[in-house]
Amino acid sequence: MLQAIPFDQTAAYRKLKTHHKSISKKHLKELFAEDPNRFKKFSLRLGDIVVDYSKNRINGRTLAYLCDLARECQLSDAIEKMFTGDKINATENRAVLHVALRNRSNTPIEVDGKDVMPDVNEVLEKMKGFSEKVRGGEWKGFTGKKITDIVNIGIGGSDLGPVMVTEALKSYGKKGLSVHFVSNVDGTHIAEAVAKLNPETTLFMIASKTFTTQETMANAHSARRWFLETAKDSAHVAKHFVAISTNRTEVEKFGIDPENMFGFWDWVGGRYSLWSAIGLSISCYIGFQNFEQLLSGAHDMDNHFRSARFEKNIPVVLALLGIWYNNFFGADTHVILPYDQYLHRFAAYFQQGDMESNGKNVSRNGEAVDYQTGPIIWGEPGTNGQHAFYQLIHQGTKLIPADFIAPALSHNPIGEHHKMLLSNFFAQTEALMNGKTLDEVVAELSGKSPEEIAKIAPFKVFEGNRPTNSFLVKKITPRVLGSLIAMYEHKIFVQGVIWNIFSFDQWGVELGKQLANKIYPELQNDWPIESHDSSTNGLINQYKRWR
Ligand SMILES: O=P(O)(O)OC[C@H]1O[C@H](O)[C@@H](O)[C@@H](O)[C@@H]1O
Repeated sequence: MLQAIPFDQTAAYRKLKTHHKSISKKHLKELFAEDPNRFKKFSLRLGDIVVDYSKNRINGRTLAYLCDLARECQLSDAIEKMFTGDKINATENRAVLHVALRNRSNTPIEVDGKDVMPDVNEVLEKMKGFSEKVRGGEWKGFTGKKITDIVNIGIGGSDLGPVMVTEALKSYGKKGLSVHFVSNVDGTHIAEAVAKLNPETTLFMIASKTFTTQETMANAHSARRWFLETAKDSAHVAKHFVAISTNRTEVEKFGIDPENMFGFWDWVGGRYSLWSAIGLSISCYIGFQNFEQLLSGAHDMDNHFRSARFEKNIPVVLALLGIWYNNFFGADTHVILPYDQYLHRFAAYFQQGDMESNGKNVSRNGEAVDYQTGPIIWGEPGTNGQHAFYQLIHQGTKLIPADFIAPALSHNPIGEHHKMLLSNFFAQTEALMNGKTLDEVVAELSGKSPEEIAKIAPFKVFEGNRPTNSFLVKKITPRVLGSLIAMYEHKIFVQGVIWNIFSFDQWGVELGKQLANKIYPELQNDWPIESHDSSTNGLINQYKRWR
């Protein structure tokens, strides 16, 4: 179990409180004017990723105090514990080893005295063989045709990672092979997904760590029914259904041949599982070599995270900046803004990654925390967001720290598009920082009468001073993407350590599941219900009258 350090009782926290009083009065423009080396001082680089965090409301002292805070919270020790298989997911008594899944150096990592790497490598080999067969057309459907469509059925961590990555790396996708994702228990999702598919050439991947998740099992059964309407003989299921799970017994019960099961282990958290067999749809779509590149990119970030000193450690610095806004400036949310259409599910992916990990109000000691923990994560690709919600970021009353992500090179260099996109990327962080003063507004309005100027000017003033991080990458390659994902994963980990919460369980998901399981049988007949509160009864009874 990780050591419990009351984060808000550390010496560094007290120093930061005092320091915040003075620096929060400063405008970012002043900070830049004071220090011409700000970019050099406050930017980091790893491979093809440049992280510019200079447009944050910090100076050298802030960073030093924040790093002290990390030290006081024994972050180094926590990092080592994760990398060496300590059971840091204490409420489930599990190790947390997504880093082992991409441990390309293959150095042994032990859980309960057993090196996990041989098992990891064995599953990777199996994924490789399978991906090659599917891509090469060797894996045939029941009428001897090659696979043209893969449908991944899973939800949460068994869906969001593969969706996000296959979208992000679409330009690496195999022509003639499409991937589809079904997650929602709403029948519309599976109905729409299979509507245009041919059962003879469709392969279903049933992805579920537990293989008991209601949504996934319902969709899997419907998929099998749909398939058997054409195939008739259940012996054909073996050619069209594979399972990705830790639960062999349930996989067999469903009727999937264990030969067609890709395993993983309880030390892989759902929202950290795209690196495991859960990434099978990714590997089939972009090819195993590219999947390995994704793993390598993550491994690059893992090595950096484990070895770089805090001041130069990208995930650590990002985590500390998040804490700075969350706990000292009172920011409730954090927005992720990729200037890359392929990354359109990136923010959605980290909604689960971050909010399911750090949405906790009980400390590792079992006591209620009296400080803020995980932020609300949201975001959409630029420039769409600019024409939707940026107004509030620029001129609203809330402070919203923002991450801007953009590639220097586009996969689709059409005309002037990419230069236009990037000019928006560069302009927005500058505008958020500088804002627009009343003097500037008045100068812009020259020619108008003083009355007109006085009337309109207040609305055109931008305070600025809005903090941003910029991530400029060379190109969204599998390797770069792997590093970016791992970067956010470790940021979340660091924040959990400092907030002294358990980042790798998700008990909060359970209540809704339990209640839904209680109500489900009540919907089986038309009798009015009286067993709930008046609101829930009223809604259920109206539903029964209407259906
Ligand atoms: O892979 P499974 O077991 O189907 O779980 C799917 C999801 O279920 C719950 O919502 C949570 O536990 C998530 O973390 C998980 O990703």
